[in-house]
Amino acid sequence: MTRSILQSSRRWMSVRPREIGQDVDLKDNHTPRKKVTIQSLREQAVAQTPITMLTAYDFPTGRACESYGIDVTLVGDSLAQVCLGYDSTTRLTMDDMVHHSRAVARGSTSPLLVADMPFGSYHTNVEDAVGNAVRLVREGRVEGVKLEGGEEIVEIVRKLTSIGIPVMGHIGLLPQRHTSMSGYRVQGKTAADAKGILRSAAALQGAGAFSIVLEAIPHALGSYITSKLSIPTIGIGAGPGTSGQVLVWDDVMSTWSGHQAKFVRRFADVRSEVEKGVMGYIGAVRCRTFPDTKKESYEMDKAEWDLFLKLEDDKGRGGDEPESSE
Ligand SMILES: Nc1nc(=O)c2c([nH]1)NC[C@@H]1CN(c3ccc(C(=O)N[C@@H](CCC(=O)O)C(=O)O)cc3)CN21
Ligand SMILES: CC(C)C(=O)C(=O)O
Repeated sequence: MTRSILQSSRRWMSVRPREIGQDVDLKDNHTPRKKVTIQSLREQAVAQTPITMLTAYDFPTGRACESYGIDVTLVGDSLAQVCLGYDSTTRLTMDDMVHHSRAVARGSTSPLLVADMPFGSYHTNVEDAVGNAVRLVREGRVEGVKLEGGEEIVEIVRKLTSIGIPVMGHIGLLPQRHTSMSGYRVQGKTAADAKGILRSAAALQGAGAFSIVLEAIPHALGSYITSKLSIPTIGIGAGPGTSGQVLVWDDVMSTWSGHQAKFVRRFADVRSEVEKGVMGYIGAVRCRTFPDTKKESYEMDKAEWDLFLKLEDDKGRGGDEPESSE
């Protein structure tokens, strides 16, 4: 395929035909989507059509990524903070991740579905990493896994990719190591650190990673690493020169009320809509404008109602049906 064909067909360019029986929600009124694959992502990167990745944590958010054309849906371990109320992603368990991945998977067909391997689930040894990644694929129904780290996890990445589990790398700022890194800080700001991150990127690509997330690094370094790799890079706080971008759902929707990183842009204000909904409901119940008798309540035939009242009346005058014995 030539570059110009890839560019003109934009995101509808996956080479894989639409699968028979693919779940298409006609009500959404969108063009049926082709399955996003590792190959189509690579073609997208070559054509310089930006890859869109967004996190999802449950069925409705997974469904929205599906419906509106997200390329890669990530069940990120930010799940821990934005969805489950833990104070760090290091609290997340395999069971938490499997449970939420399954829910997202029920609403997801076309986007490539990737889950984060939770902190501790791939560090003990290669066997544990394989077992946990297999669990995410088999029980969590995801198509690939994302692992934080550089050269120190290359052996694990090589093993997972060799047995057919697609791996997405994640370098730069590593939220699972926020304590040892003394907080959530921009990485690769010195020449030596930048070299280390580039080395990690090359090592991960060499080990078979199909893509790498670059988090919170200078934009020049994001562009440079992208130009040196043959696999797509996905940036979050890595500037506009990566092959694609990823953000956390709750940052995009303004439903996250905690700290906001510099790289976040809020694209919708769902929080104010939620406030409107909850406050409106409370107000209407309290002043009895909800529910409306005609529009939001049920009718009974007049004859049946009269009969009911007559039966009640008969009972009151000593009929044979006793009241409850209590
Ligand atoms: N809501 C949310 N969004 C995220 O992007 C996110 C999570 N949660 N939870 C897991 C990790 C944590 N992440 C974070 C958290 C904080 C910064 C942050 O505040 N960084 C500073 C850098 C300051 C500097 O070193 O100069 C910033 O101000 O952007 C970055 C990434 C990314 N992930
Ligand atoms: C921020 C993205 C890349 C992530 O890893 C997460 O959501 O946990």
